[in-house]
Amino acid sequence: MTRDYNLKTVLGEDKFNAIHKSKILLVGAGGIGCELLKDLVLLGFGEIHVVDLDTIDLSNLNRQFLFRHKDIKQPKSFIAIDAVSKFNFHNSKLIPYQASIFETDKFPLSWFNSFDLIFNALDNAEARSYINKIGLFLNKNIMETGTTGINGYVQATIPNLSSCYDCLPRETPKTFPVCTIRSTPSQPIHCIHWAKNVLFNSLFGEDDSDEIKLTDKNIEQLGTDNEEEIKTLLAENNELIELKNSIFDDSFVDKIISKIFIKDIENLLKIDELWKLRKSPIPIKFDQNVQKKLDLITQDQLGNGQKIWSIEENLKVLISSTKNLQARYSINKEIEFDKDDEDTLNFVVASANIRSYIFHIQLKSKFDIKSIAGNIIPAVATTNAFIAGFSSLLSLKVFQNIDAFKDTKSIYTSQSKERLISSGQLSYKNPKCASCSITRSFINIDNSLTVKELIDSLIDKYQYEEEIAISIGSKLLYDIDFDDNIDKKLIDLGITYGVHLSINDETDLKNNVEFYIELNDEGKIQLPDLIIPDKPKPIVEDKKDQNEQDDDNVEEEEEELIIMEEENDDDDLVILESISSTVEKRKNELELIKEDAKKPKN
Ligand SMILES: Nc1ncnc2c1ncn2[C@@H]1O[C@H](COP(=O)(O)OP(=O)(O)OP(=O)(O)O)[C@@H](O)[C@H]1O
Ligand SMILES: [Zn+2]
Repeated sequence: MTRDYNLKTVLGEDKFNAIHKSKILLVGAGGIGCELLKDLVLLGFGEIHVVDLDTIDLSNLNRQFLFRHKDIKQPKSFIAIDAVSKFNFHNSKLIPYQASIFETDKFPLSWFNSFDLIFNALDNAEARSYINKIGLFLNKNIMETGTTGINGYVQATIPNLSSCYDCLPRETPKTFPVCTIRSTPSQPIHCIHWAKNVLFNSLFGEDDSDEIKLTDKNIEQLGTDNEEEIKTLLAENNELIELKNSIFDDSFVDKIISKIFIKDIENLLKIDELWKLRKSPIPIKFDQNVQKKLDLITQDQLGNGQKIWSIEENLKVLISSTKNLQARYSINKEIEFDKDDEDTLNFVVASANIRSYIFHIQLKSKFDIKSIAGNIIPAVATTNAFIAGFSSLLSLKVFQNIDAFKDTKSIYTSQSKERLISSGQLSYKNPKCASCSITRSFINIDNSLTVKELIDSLIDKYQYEEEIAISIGSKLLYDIDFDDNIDKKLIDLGITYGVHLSINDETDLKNNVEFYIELNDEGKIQLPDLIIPDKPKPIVEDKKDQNEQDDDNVEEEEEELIIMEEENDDDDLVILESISSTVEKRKNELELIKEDAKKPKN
């Protein structure tokens, strides 16, 4: 029996051969990428290109199973390919690149176009969104994946049909009202945030960060209208800036303690209003007796990071880490917080805990504060393995399938009590999505030509009225009221290979278009034959009717989902669970899209 026998039996001879002849791209060779590469090689994809910009770190080894200790500092993509070569039973051609996927000279549009399918195994929204747009420019399917701890997802994007990576708004990092952070913390996270973003940055970091630039011009950011509190916070902030001026003094750390943990707290206590319903803070004591206790604390006593330090132990660590940071500051000037930099971490842990102590908040271990301050959710190898497995299996349904939208599912893993894995039909694209609601194509231009020559060609080719605007991202290059650049060369405005150039019809008749710029040096502007659809008209309907109608749609979708799940009982992908949370998720997605659709248009 050959090695191909089982695969041929499962996939069928035709699909097996098609896969064997195909060429695919894997972006990212980290946690998900290592698992996925192993799966893709075992499935026998013909040619697999792997791009990763990074080298291997010690901290990768616990889950990026293709790497060994000897590989530290080596490029991930090369080592990953080396490792899977040992079980490359179907003789896939394996090609590694150590580069960022944004590098347009290495990865031009034509290069992306040569792949049958793209797999994302990335860890950041920017790169995912970039690949998403490439898929939309080229009408190429993308298998998108992501994990955080035990939560993970696989979602295929079928361009211009299913929802794309940018269709749903992404979660923004959690923020806290400035007054909670600065005067009335009530949770450990408030004190950790303060220690890292306010105190550490004011004393050692970049002093133009928004969080420490409190002036009477931006007091509305404080989130309080208590005049006394505002006055106190502004004074406190100015003193903090002054404190930094004594960074080279021997008494610097004493000044920190007496200002931050005593005087500032005494000032806050004077604002009665704040403490009517809250337990008032208690400034720490820092005298000879305390100092004597600190002298007795040994390094061993501080433990390995799991121990919750006493107030004296926190003070001891604050003093020693401040002294180290002072010495480093004299050489480096700015110091950035880094969870793996012991001095910066110790300073933040100790000052956060001392503040917690003052405000009667639970103290935390160094290990816990490191996770919170470094925004770390530990990666779970099993989630990566699950998600990579599903991505490779689902790709078989997406690959060369014109009904991929209908035949494919999204898969989620979560910590739900009922079930760990759930699935749902792909959702339709969001008609308001800034990435997939517009028309996309590519143009080939000589960028030594002028803006005027480009505008004239566009108007002529696509029958625009005179009023069009061109921009790159949020940077406007030209519109009828802003023609300063009209005679400038395109190259001088940053129009180079790979730039995404937006064309907006200011008369609002034609849909917006985004062009991927390709270059020639023959003085030509080559515009594709493109029928630019009309801009969708805003639907003005009775609000109540619209809401009722939308609710009906959600119910219909739920019913449809239930039917699909039942019909798929004998599917080759068996999902062991009920469907309530998927429906909930889909319902949330639809709610978000509905909310967005209700927003007034420009
Ligand atoms: N623009 C990019 N081009 C190429 N590869 C990228 C790009 N952005 C991120 N990556 C790669 O995607 C991979 C994502 O893997 P993963 O989420 O496991 O991150 P990691 O950096 O390996 O781990 P951790 O962040 O937990 O230390 C990384 O190897 C990273 O180098
Ligand atoms: Zn979209």
